Amino acid sequence: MFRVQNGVFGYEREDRILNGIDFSLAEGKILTILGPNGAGKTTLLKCMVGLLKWQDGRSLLEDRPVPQIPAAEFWKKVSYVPQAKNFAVPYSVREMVVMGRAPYIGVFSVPGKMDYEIATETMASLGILHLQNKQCSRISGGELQLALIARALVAGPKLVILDEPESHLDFRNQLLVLEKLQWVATEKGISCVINTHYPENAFRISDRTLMLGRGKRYVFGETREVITEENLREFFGVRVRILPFREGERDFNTIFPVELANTAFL
Ligand SMILES: Nc1ncnc2c1ncn2[C@@H]1O[C@H](COP(=O)(O)OP(=O)(O)OP(=O)(O)O)[C@@H](O)[C@H]1O
Repeated sequence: MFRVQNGVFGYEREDRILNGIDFSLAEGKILTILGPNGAGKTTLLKCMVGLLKWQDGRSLLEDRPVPQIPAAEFWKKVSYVPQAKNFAVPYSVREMVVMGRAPYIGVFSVPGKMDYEIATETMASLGILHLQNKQCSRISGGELQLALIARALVAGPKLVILDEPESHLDFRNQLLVLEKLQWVATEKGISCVINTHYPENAFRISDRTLMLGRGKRYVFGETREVITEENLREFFGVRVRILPFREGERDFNTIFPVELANTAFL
């Protein structure tokens, strides 16, 4: 449903950060993007949705080149969730969530009954309805992240793109946000692209992973083929052990950092 073909980008023309990026994401699947600080993860998200312009190559949504899709139509199908830490608005959770209906509301109009009903339903499905009258500046980081996800969902998107949704959250809230995102993908059939700093989280919820390194290198594929001891050593400069274990019916992986590794690229 979404793909990037030969994506090339650099803030300075001669100094490219992204080179020849190719990947695709099917409906209802989760893609995580991993990589060290400064590798270009946020830049990739911005290029994907057209906030930055690819210098070569293109993004396609449902087989249509993104620049050819009218903005009003595009933002009904794609929602972008920024990092919660940069997000301080003087609104109640309910007002903030209903703003996600903007692509359906005329420039000179205000949200109607139906918009509020959709917002209420979405907050309830994410378990945050009890917060609806609280100010966004007075809720916890985890609650704010769920409110931002609710705001993204009220437009009824086919693709949600999230920039580090579980950063700055405690252990439990990380799990809560990850489980809600899995629910969004599997129950609602919405595809998700998630920037994360946590390989274990990527292992836990993603179908595909794109690991981005400095110096224009990347690997893309099935998560368990991309998150390997070799790739983590090469891309992050850390020697890790990946330790699989089974709990009930489910398989998990612990990724344990053993020591810094010397690599030519870092
Ligand atoms: N507006 C800009 N103009 C010039 N260079 C930029 C701009 N934004 C980012 N960069 C540079 O591009 C590179 C990639 O930045 P980006 O924010 O995409 O990395 P990232 O992988 O998301 O990093 P982090 O994990 O630290 O959030 C960095 O070297 C950064 O300094």
